[in-house]
Amino acid sequence: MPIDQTNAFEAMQARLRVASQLYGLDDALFKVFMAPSRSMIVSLPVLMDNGHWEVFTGYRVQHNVARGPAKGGIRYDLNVTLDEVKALAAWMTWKCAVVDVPFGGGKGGIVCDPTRLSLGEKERLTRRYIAEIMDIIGPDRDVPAPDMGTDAQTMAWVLDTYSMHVRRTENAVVTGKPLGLGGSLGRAEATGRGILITAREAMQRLGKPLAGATVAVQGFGNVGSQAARLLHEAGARVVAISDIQGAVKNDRGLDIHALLKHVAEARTVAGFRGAEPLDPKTLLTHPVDILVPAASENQITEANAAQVRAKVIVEGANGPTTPEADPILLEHGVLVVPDILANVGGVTVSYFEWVQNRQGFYWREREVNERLVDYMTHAFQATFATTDKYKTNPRIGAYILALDRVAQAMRYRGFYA
Ligand SMILES: NC(=O)C1=CN([C@@H]2O[C@H](COP(=O)(O)OP(=O)(O)OC[C@H]3O[C@@H](n4cnc5c(N)ncnc54)[C@H](O)[C@@H]3O)[C@@H](O)[C@H]2O)C=CC1
Ligand SMILES: O=C(O)CCC(=O)C(=O)O
Repeated sequence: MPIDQTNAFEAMQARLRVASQLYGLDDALFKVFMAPSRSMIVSLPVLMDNGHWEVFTGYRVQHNVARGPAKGGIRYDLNVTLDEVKALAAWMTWKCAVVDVPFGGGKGGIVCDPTRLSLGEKERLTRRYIAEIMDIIGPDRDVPAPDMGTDAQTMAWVLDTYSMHVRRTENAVVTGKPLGLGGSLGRAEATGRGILITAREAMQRLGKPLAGATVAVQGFGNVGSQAARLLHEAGARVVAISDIQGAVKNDRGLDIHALLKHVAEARTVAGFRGAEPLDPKTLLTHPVDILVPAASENQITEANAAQVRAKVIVEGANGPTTPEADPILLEHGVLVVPDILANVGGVTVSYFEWVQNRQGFYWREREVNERLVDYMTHAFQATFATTDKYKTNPRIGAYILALDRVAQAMRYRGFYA
C-alpha cells in the first residue's frame, strides 16, 4: 500500500521496513519497533495575558526504552501532530543507538505558535505540560531536551516544575539547560558541531577537503546557525542561508558572525546587508558542494530531489527527506549523511550533560568537544561499515546499525523472538 510521503511516522516506518528486511529482523521485533511503546496526550489550560483561557494539546511519546531511559526534545510548533511526535521519538531510538549512548527514544510536542506567546504564557504552558507528563518523565525514565521552538530557558522551567513536584532540585531530569543550572558547556552548539564533524568525514570519503567547499544551509535556528558558524570557522564557504521569512546569498561567502548579529536584532536573515536576497524556494537547489537542511521535515521531495546540485547532504533537521526522494538522490550520486547520524551531536552532548549532572562533576569545554568528535567519528565509521556490509545506502545502513543494537538489548532483556 502506498504511504503518505508527508507523514513523518509513515516515512520512518518505510525506512524501518527496508532495513529490517535487509537485516533479517524477526517479525515479532519488527512489529515492536513499528509502534511506540507509550503515547500520552494531554490537554493544557493556560491563562493568557488577555485574561482568557486557551486549551493547548501536548504529547509525549516514548518509542523504545530497551537501552535506557527515553531521551528526546520538546517541540513547540503549530504543525505538531501525534504522528509527527511518534516519528521523532522513533528517530531518537535509532539516533541514540547509532551513536551508542545508553538511552531509548522519546519526544514531546505542544501544538502552539511559540512566536505569538509572551514569555509568561510560554512559561505557564511549559509548567502545565510538565505537571501533566510528570509521571512518565524523570532522570531514569525519560529526559526531555530542546527542539524547534524551545530553548535553554524552556528547559529551566522544566527543571523547576519537576523539582517543585519531587521536592528536591533534580537537574538530570532535562538537558539543554542554562549553564548556571547544570547545563553542559558545548550543548548549545553541539548539533551544529556534529554537522561539522560528519560533513568533514563525508567530504573525506569523496577525497575532498572541507576548507573551501561551498555550503547552503536551510534554517538559521539553533542547529542551522551553529552549523553555519562552525563550517565557516572551519574554512568552508557558506554562500546561501534561508529561514522561514527569507533567504540570502553571497557567492564570495557570507560573513556568518555579522549575520548572527543581524539576526539577533532583525529575527530573520532577510535584509542582511552583506548579501543579496535569494528566493527561499531555490535554497535547496543552490549549486553548492554541501547542503545542510536544518529546518523541518519533508523539504527534499520527489518534486525537487532531481534538482539538488550538492555533492553531499548533511541532514541537520529530522526527516528533511521523504522516502520517494531517497532513490532520486542516490541515482544522482548525492552522498546523504542521514539525520539519525548527522544530527546526533545534540543528544550526545545531552548525554554528557546528564552524566555530569549525575556525577556532580563538570567538564571543560575542550573535553566535551573532544568526546563529541570521538563518539561521532565512531558512529560515522560504524554507519558506513554497515552500509558497505549490507551493500545499501547510508540511511538504511544507519537504520540497520541502530536496530541491530536495539534488538540485541531487547533479546538480553528477555524478548526471545
Ligand atoms: N535543537 C536540537 O538540539 C536539535 C534539533 N534537531 C532538528 O533540527 C531542526 C531545527 O531545529 P532547531 O534549530 O532546534 O529549531 P529552531 O526553532 O531553533 O530553528 C528552526 C529554524 O528553521 C527555520 N525554518 C522553519 N521552517 C522553514 C522553512 N520551511 N524554510 C526555511 N527555514 C525554515 C526557522 O525560521 C528557524 O530559523 C528540527 O528538525 C529539529 O528537530 C535535531 C537534533 C537536535
Ligand atoms: O538533546 C536531546 O536529548 C535530544 C535532541 C533532539 O530532540 C533531537 O536530537 O532531535
